[in-house]
Amino acid sequence: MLTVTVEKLVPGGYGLARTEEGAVLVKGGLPGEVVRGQPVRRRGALFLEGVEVLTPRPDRYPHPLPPSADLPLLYEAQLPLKEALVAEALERIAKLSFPLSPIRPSPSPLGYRTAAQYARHPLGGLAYRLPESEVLVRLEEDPLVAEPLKKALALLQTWPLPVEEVALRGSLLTGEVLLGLIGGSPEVLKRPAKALVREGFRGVVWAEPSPKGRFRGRVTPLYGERTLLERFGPLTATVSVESFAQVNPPAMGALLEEALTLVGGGERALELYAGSGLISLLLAPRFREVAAVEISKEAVRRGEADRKRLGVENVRFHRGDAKEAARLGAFDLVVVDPPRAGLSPEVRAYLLETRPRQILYVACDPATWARDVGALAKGGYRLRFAQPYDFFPFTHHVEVLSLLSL
Ligand SMILES: C[S@@+](CC[C@H](N)C(=O)[O-])C[C@H]1O[C@@H](n2cnc3c(N)ncnc32)[C@H](O)[C@@H]1O
Repeated sequence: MLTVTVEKLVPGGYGLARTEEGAVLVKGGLPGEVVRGQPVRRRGALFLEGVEVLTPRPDRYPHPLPPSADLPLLYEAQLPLKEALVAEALERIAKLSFPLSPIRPSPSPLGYRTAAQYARHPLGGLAYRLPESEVLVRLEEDPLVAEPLKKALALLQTWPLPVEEVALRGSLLTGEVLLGLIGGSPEVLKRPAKALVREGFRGVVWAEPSPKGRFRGRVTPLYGERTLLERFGPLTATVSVESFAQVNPPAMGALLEEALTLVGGGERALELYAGSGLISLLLAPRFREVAAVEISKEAVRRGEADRKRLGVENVRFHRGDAKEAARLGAFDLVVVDPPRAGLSPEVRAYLLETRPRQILYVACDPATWARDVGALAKGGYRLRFAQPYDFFPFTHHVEVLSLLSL
């Protein structure tokens, strides 16, 4: 057993402590806490497992939270840790010293999530799956989910559905909820789906479990609607249970409003990793043409539906891989909002070759963001603005809104 003092929070949500054998990564210990656990070497790094906190921080959050909540501190204490995570990634990885704008807190620290997934417990009801494990913990309630999901959860707890997992997507705008049933048989689930829509769900889809991820296999609508309308600050857009949409719409709305103050206008704008193209639709009045590239068919379908509903004529969706952006030529502004892996080498090369005047980079992983910002800075771009946003209170996750220009 090893006893250490956690020094700081690092990307991935680990606490970092130093020992004579080098740095050790701790899950479950917060900066300032003395913890004890079993040191294990994995993938070339030292981890502490089976962690027991010997001296808890006085500002630890005193109420129950789901296992995914790896930052269980009073809300105000979470924000400086997240800010430091972004500042340090920029210094250590991008080798840039830049004054970050102060972190924007989430409009609601609790009850903010409009999407969630749970496993079915074999003894009935719903359960959390412990991170990186198969262990299930019975779900009593989830204080992180928004009001429409709370009601849906209470209802689902009492339904003996023959599935592996359920996924929920709610709307704060309409109060409605969509349900995804993962696993089991779509034929058997048709009747319960109809009954669940009668009980108040707006629609139910079935998805085949896939090793590639949720909703990456076959998806079949069972009953009711497939999308809901949600508000993201200046825009209303469709969301579904099957493809990506931000889970904290008011926080995303604040980011979108700020993003619009950062970018100019011009002839051509491109959004890569566009989802349903929220930013493209907002940029449409400022550019002659806007191209939005997204890999998910379902997200592109929603984007097209939103474009038509909003009467936007100059946004074109391209379903495909961002790494093929070179086919679309050069743009005045390129917006990127990639998954945690950050930009692919091809996208970095594309940006450095075609040299858009402005790059708006929305990031959900500070480490890969810093890597990409460092590469763009070496290629002649300057970081002009960077602000962390808290979309995920009580977790280590942090978004960054940033602008680079030549
Ligand atoms: C963080 S989300 C951002 C979506 C959008 N900006 C929003 O806020 O709703 C990343 C998006 O990138 C898409 N994506 C992932 N890999 C991609 C790739 N190689 N090429 C294009 N899109 C990709 C995902 O399907 C997802 O919609």
